[in-house]
Amino acid sequence: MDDPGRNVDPAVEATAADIAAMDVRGAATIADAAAGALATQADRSDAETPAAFRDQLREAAKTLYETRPTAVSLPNALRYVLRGMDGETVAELRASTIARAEEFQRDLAQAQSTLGAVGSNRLRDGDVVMTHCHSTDALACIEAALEDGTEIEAIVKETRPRKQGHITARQLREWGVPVTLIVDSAARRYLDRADHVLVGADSIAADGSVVNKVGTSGLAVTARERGVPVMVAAQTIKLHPDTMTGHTVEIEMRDEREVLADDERAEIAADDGRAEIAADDGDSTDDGLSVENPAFDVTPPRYVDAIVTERGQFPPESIVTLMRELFGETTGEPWER
Ligand SMILES: O=P(O)(O)OC[C@H]1O[C@H](OP(=O)(O)O)[C@H](O)[C@@H]1O
Repeated sequence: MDDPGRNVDPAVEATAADIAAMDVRGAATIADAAAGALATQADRSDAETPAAFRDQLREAAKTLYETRPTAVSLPNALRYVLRGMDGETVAELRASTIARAEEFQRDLAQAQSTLGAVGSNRLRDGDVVMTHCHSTDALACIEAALEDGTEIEAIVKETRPRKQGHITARQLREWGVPVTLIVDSAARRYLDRADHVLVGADSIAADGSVVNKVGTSGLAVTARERGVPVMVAAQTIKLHPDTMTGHTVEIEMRDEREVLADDERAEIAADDGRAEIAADDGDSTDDGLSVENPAFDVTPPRYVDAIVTERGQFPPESIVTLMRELFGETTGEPWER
């Protein structure tokens, strides 16, 4: 804890850095890591008073919260753990926080396996499933179907720019599922062979909109045109409570170098000489070329056939009922009680 202003354990800083760099990624995995980091903070806290302990945990939560803005599983996890921080002494606070974080991690794993069993009921023997990105919730549905003896094939979208489709393909091959890997722009052509589109979610809004990896909305619209049902696998920790009070979900904009490396940019921007002029000005970014890299997009509920959760399957328009039941009407920042 070198920085007295921050007062956060280095292990928490390291987890936050891993989430920001996407070395730890995927909404459920991020939530699990964040809960684990709060437990570590509690375990290693050098606070001498209950107030100092609570401050440290809130600071740790803020550090983790500031990493990525779109997956609501992160603030939902932080809020859940901090609400379990209870006791009159530092020792009691420490024990309750660690127990709450461990409970959260257990429930998360259990929810995913329950969700998988629900989702697997939608899959029939011989079905072909098209996937986008890498979602552990979506894969849980396939895993449960395979465990029931259902044969599944997969068409896996590569998912530019970070190619999380490769992670999906590797997992499916480990399970013995035949995989056809395609570039994202080939999706419409291959939907003719698909029986389902199966994706995960980073956040689900109160109106049933699904916020997921960029490219999901285009895929869903095309799937509707082709008559292929779209199934979203999302534990209830992906439900975004703030959207019940009119807030929108922030879409993360990531570094343009994920799309265009510096050497590629130099080749494109060199032509009209503006890059050199800009370089002379000392402003290397003013080369007349802008790159945008949104990590997520929003799929309207009318393109989604079912949201599969550990509480059962829902039409997207009715998800708000579940959201109210689980979160009530209002929430604050994760570190507010
Ligand atoms: O929680 P699970 O289902 O594992 O993943 C949910 C979603 O998280 C991922 O985001 P990123 O790769 O972290 O940007 C994808 O968008 C994926 O659909």
